[in-house]
Amino acid sequence: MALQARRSSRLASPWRLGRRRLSSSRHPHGLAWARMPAPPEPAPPSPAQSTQSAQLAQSAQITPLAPAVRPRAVADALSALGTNDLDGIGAGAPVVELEKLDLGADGVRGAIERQDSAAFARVAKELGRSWWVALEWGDEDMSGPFWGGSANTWRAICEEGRRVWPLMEAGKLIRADGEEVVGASPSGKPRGDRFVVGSDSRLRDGQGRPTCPTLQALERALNLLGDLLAAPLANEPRVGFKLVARTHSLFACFPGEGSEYGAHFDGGNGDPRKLTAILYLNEGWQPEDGGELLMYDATRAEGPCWRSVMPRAGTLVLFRADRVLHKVSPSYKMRFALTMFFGATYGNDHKHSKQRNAHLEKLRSLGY
Ligand SMILES: O=C(O)CCC(=O)C(=O)O
Ligand SMILES: [Fe+2]
Repeated sequence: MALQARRSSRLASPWRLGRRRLSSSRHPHGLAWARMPAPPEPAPPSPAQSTQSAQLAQSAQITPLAPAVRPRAVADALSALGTNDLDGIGAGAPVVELEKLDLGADGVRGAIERQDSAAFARVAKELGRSWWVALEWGDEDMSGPFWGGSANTWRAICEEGRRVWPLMEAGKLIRADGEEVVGASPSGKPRGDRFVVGSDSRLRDGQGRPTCPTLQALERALNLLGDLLAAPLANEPRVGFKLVARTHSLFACFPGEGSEYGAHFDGGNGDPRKLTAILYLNEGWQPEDGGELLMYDATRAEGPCWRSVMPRAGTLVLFRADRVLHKVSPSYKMRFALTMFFGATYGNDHKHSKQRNAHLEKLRSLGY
């Protein structure tokens, strides 16, 4: 089933990205949404599982929700934050490095190859608990027939990145007032990344063969990651949404010289993105190179903080696109990443809107 943008009321959010285009299933960056294969039927709940989780697993099969169900309160809370406030949120809050969830020596890549449902259930659980998770990719040799990539994945992908840099374009946002902003964050702060979409025909030769084989192999890996996460996410009581669509990959680069991206949400308020996956590709990245992903955590017991992730080769981060306010700190070296966005339908929108409202209330109580 194709992802449908929900047609809902008069939302005036700074993060709404061109509802008109989304409803015709186009992403404002020009990304097409691709249908995902139906995930395997979720395993029947064991007797030990609660009735609630059984209900969720069942309701996650029923899609899409009627537009009328969309919680107005969430939209109102988001709108109230205002465009210019976003980069003021969390000023002075400490930065706390996000620890990785250990999936074992062969990492995410091994879990994909083994179709390790227990590993993906752990990832889904972590996403239910804290809305983000960082993982280690594992072995970088992807030269075998399964992936058709390179032996030195990180070196090869950055070489491909430097080669296709001239094809990369500045990111666009369509603001709530309808204005298209190129190379700017929602607050107006400069947005320094450029990207090319993995499916771009300019990344193929005259015979249709990919000219960036490492990029293609990693895009395939992210596709599979989404397929394998769909059922565990639908079954995880604190997530309960079902991935139904994905974008092509965005091969993105911050060229250095202090390029950054201000605070924003990837999804929500008419933008159907629910989950963001970013694989970082940079070998030997050092703290002084900057370019950290910073995710705002308003719910930490000791007080709000920014959870940080360094864009080191083989670090994969997943986060809830419509809930996690995030930004990229100024980057002083060329910084490559491969990003994929997933759309989903909720089986239990009402419950989650309450959680999300609590998060936003916290932001507002901090004066934003
Ligand atoms: O590259 C990153 O760390 C994040 C980029 C980002 O936030 C985005 O593309 O929406
Ligand atoms: Fe983002």
